[in-house]
Amino acid sequence: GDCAKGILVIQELDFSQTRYFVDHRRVCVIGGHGGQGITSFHSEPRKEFGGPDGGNGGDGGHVILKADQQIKSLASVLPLYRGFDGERGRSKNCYGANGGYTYIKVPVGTLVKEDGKIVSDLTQHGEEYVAAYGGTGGKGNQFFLSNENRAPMTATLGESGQKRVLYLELKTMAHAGLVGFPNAGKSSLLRAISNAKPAVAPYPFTTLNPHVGIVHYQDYEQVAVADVPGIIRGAHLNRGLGLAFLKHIEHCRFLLFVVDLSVSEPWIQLQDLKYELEQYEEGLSKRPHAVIGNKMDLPQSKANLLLLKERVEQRVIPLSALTGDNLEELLLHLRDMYDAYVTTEQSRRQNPVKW
Ligand SMILES: Nc1nc2c(ncn2[C@@H]2O[C@H](COP(=O)(O)OP(=O)(O)OP(=O)(O)O)[C@@H](O)[C@H]2O)c(=O)[nH]1
Ligand SMILES: [Mg+2]
Repeated sequence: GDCAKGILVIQELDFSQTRYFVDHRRVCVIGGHGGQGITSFHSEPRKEFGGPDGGNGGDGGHVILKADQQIKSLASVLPLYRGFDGERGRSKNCYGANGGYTYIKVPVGTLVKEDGKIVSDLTQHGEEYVAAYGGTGGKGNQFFLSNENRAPMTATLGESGQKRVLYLELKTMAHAGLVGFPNAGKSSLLRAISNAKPAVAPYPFTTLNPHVGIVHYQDYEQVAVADVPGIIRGAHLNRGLGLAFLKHIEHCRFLLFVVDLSVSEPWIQLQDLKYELEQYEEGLSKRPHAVIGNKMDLPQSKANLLLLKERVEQRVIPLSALTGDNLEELLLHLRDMYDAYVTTEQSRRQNPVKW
């Protein structure tokens, strides 16, 4: 019931490395170098000549991407990973140890791309993708022993590891995305409903990076809401902060359009926002969404709200991020949208994204 949906506590995610959410990264991965094989001959006291006993080098370690539910953003991924080298072989037919694997933990839902093509899609907790294979170890001279050659001097070097440049992209950045023009009050709203503390200021483009805040409900469900930088007319042509942010929006499961009701003809804002989304990706403006009429505390807003309601089909939630008025309605509706998302995913036999 509604009681269970009451809002308990609210907190901001702590991304230890950065204050903001990172949903794409370029990463260079190099597998470990194979260890070198060696040339050596068996020696024992009083025995002048023994057979070849130079061992093989160990294989270089792989660099492996691993999906981990605990990881929520790509912020902790470094630009370069080099795998562990294999050890060189030793005498007495001792093989060098293989290099251990290097794991890069990434969030569930990470797409891996190379030259613009998708090479992997890590959708399950624990799923792995070998990003760079380690090089094979070299052969020691015992390997070259044959009837023709009883005393081979040859040993080979290890191979170098695979080297690749990959682009990681997070498919889901949050459940809900706040979409609106600069100054509409998106960051103020995120501050009001979560403990996230994105900067708020009376000028456009205050927010330059997305922030994610978590809304906790009493039954322990958590809904992640992203504050995306403002978009403007022509964003799909890369104006303003442009395309990068339309991409963030693409990665949200449902949208909250934030309209500034103190501005005349607020429905134009809504039309423009939907137009930009649609130009960027067909169907994006039709994702499940709600319309939020913000700044209800300002004098012109009441009249504008009535006009807006006449002109849009979907429900409009009037509120004030500043005074906190009517946030409850938004939070309950947010939960309804989240529940609908979970049900849809389950009916498609998909795992809904949990925070
Ligand atoms: N009166 C009033 N002012 C508000 C309300 N919400 C936000 N503001 C003010 O509007 C201005 C912009 O708010 P922000 O939250 O920074 O807006 P934003 O949409 O995040 O802006 P960008 O990050 O630039 O896209 C600030 O001066 C806020 O104090 C509200 O409900 N009422
Ligand atoms: Mg902002």
